[in-house]
Amino acid sequence: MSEESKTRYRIGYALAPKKVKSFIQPSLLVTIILRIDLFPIQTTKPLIDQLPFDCIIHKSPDPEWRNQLEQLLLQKPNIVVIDRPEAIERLHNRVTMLQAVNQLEIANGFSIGVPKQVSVENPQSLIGCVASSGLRFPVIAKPLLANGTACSHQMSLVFNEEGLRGLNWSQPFVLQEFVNHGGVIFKVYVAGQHIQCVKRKSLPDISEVKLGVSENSVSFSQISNVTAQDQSDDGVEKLIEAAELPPSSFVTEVASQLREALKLNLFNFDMIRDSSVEGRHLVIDINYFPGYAKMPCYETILTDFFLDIVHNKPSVISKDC
Ligand SMILES: O=P(O)(O)O[C@@H]1[C@@H](OP(=O)(O)O)[C@H](OP(=O)(O)O)[C@H](O)[C@H](OP(=O)(O)O)[C@H]1OP(=O)(O)O
Ligand SMILES: Nc1ncnc2c1ncn2[C@@H]1O[C@H](COP(=O)(O)OP(=O)(O)O)[C@@H](O)[C@H]1O
Ligand SMILES: [Mg+2]
Ligand SMILES: [Mg+2]
Repeated sequence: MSEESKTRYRIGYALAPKKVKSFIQPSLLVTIILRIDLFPIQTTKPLIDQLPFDCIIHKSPDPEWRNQLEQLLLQKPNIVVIDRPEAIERLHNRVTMLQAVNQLEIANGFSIGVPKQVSVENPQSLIGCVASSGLRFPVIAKPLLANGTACSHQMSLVFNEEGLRGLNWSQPFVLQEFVNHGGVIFKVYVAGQHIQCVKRKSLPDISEVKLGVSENSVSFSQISNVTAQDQSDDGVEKLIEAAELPPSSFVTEVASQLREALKLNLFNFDMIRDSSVEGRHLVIDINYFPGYAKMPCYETILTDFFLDIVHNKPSVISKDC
């Protein structure tokens, strides 16, 4: 029997309880039910005993999970796991996550890159580090580790050397140049070959005047994690509405090349338009298995993606990471 003519498929998922709640919504189950059954994997029990699955999807904070998965991949190298643990691992570090962006080759008058950034292992070595690394204030201090904890989203916008001195962080972090971009970010969701770009709230632009009179630093966390409809601030809502999305051909090109370079199927990336260089866009963050339910038409997009996987469509990246 060919994979296409098989009527039902089993997909196993290993997700944190919060993720199960946000991702496996009744509206997804209704859409998926005709062809696919979704089964929770018990990360505390041997994975091998819970087979068979046509595919496994996962984002589990359980440290035992990665071991389990690697064992299974050794014993059954042909099992379809979306995505490979070593490919996901690259996104847990804010330096390695952005390395792939510099390999992308985009034509047609647009360009893609990342903001200048430097990694700081030891906060003692901070002073003078901005000037010596060629960075310019303001900068954003971001925890190096992007492992899904609340801490890993805790950031500081630093306006001057005094602000750097006040940082007092004990963990390694990166200092990334803040780039004016009109106060709106583009979040590009990728599920295999399916791509959706949405607009979200961001930090407002900082003028030279504001830089001169501002406080030394400001802390913030998950600024973009509010949809346009939820915005209580009318001005922000209007700003988001007025912002023009980048051309879809450009977004598709960046997303497809990034998917190949990262060898991942399920991720999103945050992209900003550099206000000072025509056509220049910068990727500032890449997240594994993000909050897909906030993406328009998530139910049909994810169902189509799961069907691509179980039908063994070559467009799905599943091996040779
Ligand atoms: O929970 P949500 O829906 O806000 O999704 C979070 C993402 O929001 P987004 O879809 O980009 O708006 C969020 O994206 P940002 O880092 O805020 O850009 C992360 O992907 C987050 O996962 P983690 O904490 O980094 O492991 C995601 O959290 P988890 O659901 O994976 O815990
Ligand atoms: N280099 C930058 N220039 C301007 N704004 C930025 C930059 N980096 C991050 N931001 C803003 O800070 C927010 C959080 O940073 P991000 O790297 O996406 O962290 P997180 O992983 O917590 O989402 C972004 O959504 C954007 O609004
Ligand atoms: Mg982000
Ligand atoms: Mg992130």
